[in-house]
Amino acid sequence: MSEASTTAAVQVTGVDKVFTAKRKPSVTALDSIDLTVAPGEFVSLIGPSGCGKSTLLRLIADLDTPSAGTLTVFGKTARQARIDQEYGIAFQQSGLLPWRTVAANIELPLELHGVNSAGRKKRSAELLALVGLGDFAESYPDQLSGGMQQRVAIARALAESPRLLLMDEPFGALDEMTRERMQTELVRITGETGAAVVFVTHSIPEAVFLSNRVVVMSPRPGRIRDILSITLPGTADRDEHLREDEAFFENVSRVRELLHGEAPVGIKPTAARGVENR
Ligand SMILES: Nc1ncnc2c1ncn2[C@@H]1O[C@H](COP(=O)(O)OP(=O)(O)OP(=O)(O)O)[C@@H](O)[C@H]1O
Repeated sequence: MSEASTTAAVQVTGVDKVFTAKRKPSVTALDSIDLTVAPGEFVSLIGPSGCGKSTLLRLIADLDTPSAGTLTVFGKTARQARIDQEYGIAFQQSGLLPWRTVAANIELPLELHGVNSAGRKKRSAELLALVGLGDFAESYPDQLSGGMQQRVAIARALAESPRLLLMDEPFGALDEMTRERMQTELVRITGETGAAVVFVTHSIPEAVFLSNRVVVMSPRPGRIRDILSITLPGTADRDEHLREDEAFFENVSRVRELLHGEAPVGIKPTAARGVENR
């Protein structure tokens, strides 16, 4: 393998995923997926429900294994990358432990890997400042709003300074205003940490606002229909004003056209396939 290919944050080559179960037809969730994510790059996966977005993310996270093809994270097998803590994960449900304080939740991965108490406290204080929750270290998750809980989950995912974040609709359960604020924060946080991100979403504007590239997938079997480079300022330079910018709307239209490209005339694909179209 060449040096260049081993340095990709994520390299997916010819990956298939077929689910089989007794007395049921097999499901080809992913078919011939090729995708390279560069270090520091923000890549979103978008597509209709059931096209395999979460499955692809789970394969990268080593929560499941491909039926065919190869998958590496910073040049390592997905399993080795998991063992080496190469990535942090955040899902739609924050997954915080209700009986632990905010700081103790963030410190959990560090605790599990033997970091001493002083080191853990220092790191959780840094992360709480990063996500704007410096005053909430001793609060419990149920004392926080959904957006704040999600910020804690992101802080926890960043605890061990991963070079890669894997995020599956982390803002999906939030109201629209909070969601937009969280997107702006995530752009800032990833700018500061330099982490690459693979981000699953149903929202076209969210994918455009956050990403360097948007991967548009099609269902049954799940394939990559197209990969679109977003023609906007670098992600670190994006702020609220961008949402009103003509260039932003142009990019949203480009993704929408790709996503709905194969829709039969007269049928509203958004309603049929559960893809947001805001
Ligand atoms: N453990 C499993 N066993 C059997 N089939 C599965 C399993 N996990 C996923 N699938 C099937 O694989 C396909 C892709 O599912 P996946 O959850 O990856 O889609 P998705 O694009 O993330 O969908 P959504 O947007 O609704 O979350 C679907 O047809 C789903 O039913």
